[in-house]
Amino acid sequence: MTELVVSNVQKWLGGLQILKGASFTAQRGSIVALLGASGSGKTTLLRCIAGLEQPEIGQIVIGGKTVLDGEKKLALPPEQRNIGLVFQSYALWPHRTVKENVGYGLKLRGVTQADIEKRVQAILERMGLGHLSDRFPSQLSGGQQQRVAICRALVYEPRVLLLDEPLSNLDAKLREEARYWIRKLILDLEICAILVTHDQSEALAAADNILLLQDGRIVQQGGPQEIYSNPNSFYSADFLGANNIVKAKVKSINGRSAVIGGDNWSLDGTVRDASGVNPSDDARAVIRVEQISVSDQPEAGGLEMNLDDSIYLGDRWEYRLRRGDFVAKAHGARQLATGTVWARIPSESVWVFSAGQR
Ligand SMILES: Nc1ncnc2c1ncn2[C@@H]1O[C@H](COP(=O)(O)OP(=O)(O)OP(=O)(O)O)[C@@H](O)[C@H]1O
Repeated sequence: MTELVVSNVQKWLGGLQILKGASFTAQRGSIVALLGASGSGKTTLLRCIAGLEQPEIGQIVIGGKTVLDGEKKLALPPEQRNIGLVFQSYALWPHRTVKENVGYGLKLRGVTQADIEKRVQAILERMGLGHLSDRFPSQLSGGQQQRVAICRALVYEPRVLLLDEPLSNLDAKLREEARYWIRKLILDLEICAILVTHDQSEALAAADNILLLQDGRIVQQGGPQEIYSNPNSFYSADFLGANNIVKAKVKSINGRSAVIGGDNWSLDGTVRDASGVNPSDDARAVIRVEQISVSDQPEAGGLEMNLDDSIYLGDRWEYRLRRGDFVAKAHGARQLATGTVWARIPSESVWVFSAGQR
C-alpha cells in the first residue's frame, strides 16, 4: 500500500532552485533511501516531506491525506502530517529523562498521563531500553541515545518515519548493526521509512528502493541490486561501488560494443551512455574493482599488465596494475610478485561513457 506520494516537488532557497521536480512513491513496510553527493538536495527533500520547508511547486500525500499542494498554497505543519522525525544529532533534551524525552510530544498533544506512560513504556521495551527509562541522555551510550531518538519518533505511531543520516554518529560496528535492526523494525511495524544517507553501503544494505539525487533531481531509482549493477549514467556508476575510472579514446563502435584504448593498450567495453559515443571521442570507462581478476600465469584473453605492488588489506590483497596510461586496482586472495600479470576484464563490465557526461 502506498503511504507517501511525492509529485514534482520544486524548492528554491536563497534565490537558487535546490529541488528541480522530485517525484517518487513509497510503500508501507519498505525503506526508501535518498542517496547522493553532498549538496544534491537529500536533506531539503526530506525537510519538504516533514513540513520543515515549504516547496513552491508540487504535491505531497501522506497516508492518503494531501499535506502539501503548491498550487493551492496548502502546507500542513509537521505535527499534522503523521510523520516521525529522527535527526543526525538525535536532538534529545539533556535535562529530561529517557521516558520524558519520548513522552513529551504526546503531552503537548494532550494525551492523558496514563496513556503516555503506557505508550512510552511499550516502545522503550520494544527497543530494549525499558530498564533505562529514568536515565538522562548523558548517562547513555551513543547507540542508546540513537534508539531513544527513534522511540521518540515512533511513539506517535507515524505512517512515515523520516531519518536524516541517523547512523552517522555511530562507530563502524554499531552502524552495521543499526542498519540491520532499523530495517527489521520498519518491516515489523509495517510503516514506511525515508532514509537520507550519503553512505552507499548503508543505502544498499538497508533500503528496498534507492533514489539517487544529483543537483536537485532524482537521476535514477531502483532496488539496490538494480542500481548497483545497471547504472544509467556516469554519475550513478561512479557513485556506487569501488571503481576504476579510466580515461580513454573510443577506437571503434559496433552497436553497444566499443573498443577503447590509450597509450599501448585497448579494451573491449559496453556503451552505457544513453546519448551514445562515437569513434575517436574522448571517453571515460567505469570498471568495478571486483570485476578485474588477476593471474600471474598467462591467460587467453587476459590483458598483460605490470603489477606495481600488492598491498595487504587483511581480508584480501589489493593489486596496483599499470599498462601505459591505464592504471587500475583489483583484489585477490593472495600476494602476487611484482612484474608481469594478466588481467581479465569482461567487456560487459567495462562501462563506457562520453567524457563530457556529468
Ligand atoms: N537555507 C538555504 N539557503 C540557501 N541554500 C541552501 C539552504 N539550505 C540548503 N541550501 C543549498 O541547497 C543545496 C542542497 O542542500 P541539502 O542540505 O539538501 O543537500 P544534501 O544532499 O542533504 O547534502 P549533505 O549530504 O551535505 O547534507 C546545497 O547546495 C545547499 O548549499
